[in-house]
Amino acid sequence: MKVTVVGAGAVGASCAEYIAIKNFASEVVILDIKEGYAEGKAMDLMQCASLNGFDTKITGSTNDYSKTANSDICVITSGIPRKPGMTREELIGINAGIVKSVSSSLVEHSPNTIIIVVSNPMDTMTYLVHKTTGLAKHRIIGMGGALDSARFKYRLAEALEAPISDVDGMVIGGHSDKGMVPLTSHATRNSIKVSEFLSEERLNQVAEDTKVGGATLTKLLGTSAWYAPGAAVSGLVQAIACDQKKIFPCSTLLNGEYGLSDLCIGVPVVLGRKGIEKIVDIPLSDAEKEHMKASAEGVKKTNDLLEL
Ligand SMILES: NC(=O)c1ccc[n+]([C@@H]2O[C@H](COP(=O)([O-])OP(=O)(O)OC[C@H]3O[C@@H](n4cnc5c(N)ncnc54)[C@H](O)[C@@H]3O)[C@@H](O)[C@H]2O)c1
Ligand SMILES: O=C(O)C[C@H](O)C(=O)O
Repeated sequence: MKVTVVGAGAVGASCAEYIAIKNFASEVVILDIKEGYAEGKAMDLMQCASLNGFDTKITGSTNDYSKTANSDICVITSGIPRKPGMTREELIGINAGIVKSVSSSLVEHSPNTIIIVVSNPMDTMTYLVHKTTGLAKHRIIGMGGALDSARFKYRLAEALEAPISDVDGMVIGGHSDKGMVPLTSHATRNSIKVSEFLSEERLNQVAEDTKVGGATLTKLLGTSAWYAPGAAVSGLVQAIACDQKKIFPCSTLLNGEYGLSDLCIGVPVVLGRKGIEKIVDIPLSDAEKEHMKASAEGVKKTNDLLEL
């Protein structure tokens, strides 16, 4: 199993580290445009191998895509992150050009790959990868919902004063401050609906804190987060590599599902060796349906800014 990670920055390096530590991939190639940077990160990570007990071979490349040839999975993290006070959508001007050229170079060398898009604004970048590469739709996956759901569970556990392992919940919709749809009606504590434990007001607060999870961290860190994003990407990569058939909310091209078409947005999907093996339709409350519709309108507005 060969995995390429484009972008050796905060998220790319964290994701490569988690993939290596989980020890399911034979090879990880990290590629960056900055001279020597990916090689340096790869060497530093390889020097963790004996300490952390993994055998994954990690190599770095300065923009040489021949080293990525025949990758089973490619992760795109290249692009600029936001600064405090910015929205993810404001990154489109720079990141669209980067994602476009990176995705075509990847597919040129790995025509049968599965691509996981991380660069922001993620839903629009995932749509752009469809338009650029023409890969089958089940091979292009946007990562946002897995991270947002982890943040939702963190906030739920905090409100419930419960261990995170006791809590389950999912966030669908666009990966943006306003577009996320935390499914509070489906969230549970050990199979009991969380509404049994929390007032509507407290649940609304959990949802609002979840939606601004990325912005909260960006304000604290001065740039956007990387540990949980890296862990979330490694979870998707592992589900594909190990054919786990796990359900994650991922951004995928919709064709009528959830009443939406011609956009990529987060919905629950089954991930296995073929990539997105099924889009799972779940019943939404009227309020959640309304939020999903508004979220889709927001994503489409950002897609309209693309020069296709
Ligand atoms: N989808 C998500 O949930 C999620 C989570 C976190 C971050 N992000 C996004 O991921 C992106 C990366 O964030 P980061 O914190 O790692 O940023 P970073 O600045 O630490 O790293 C980005 C790296 O991309 C490289 N790069 C730029 N152009 C390139 C090109 N053409 N080819 C190869 N490499 C190139 C840079 O040299 C840099 O090393 C941002 O757009 C950020 O908003 C998304
Ligand atoms: O918040 C950001 O800009 C980065 C990422 O999308 C996140 O949610 O951490």
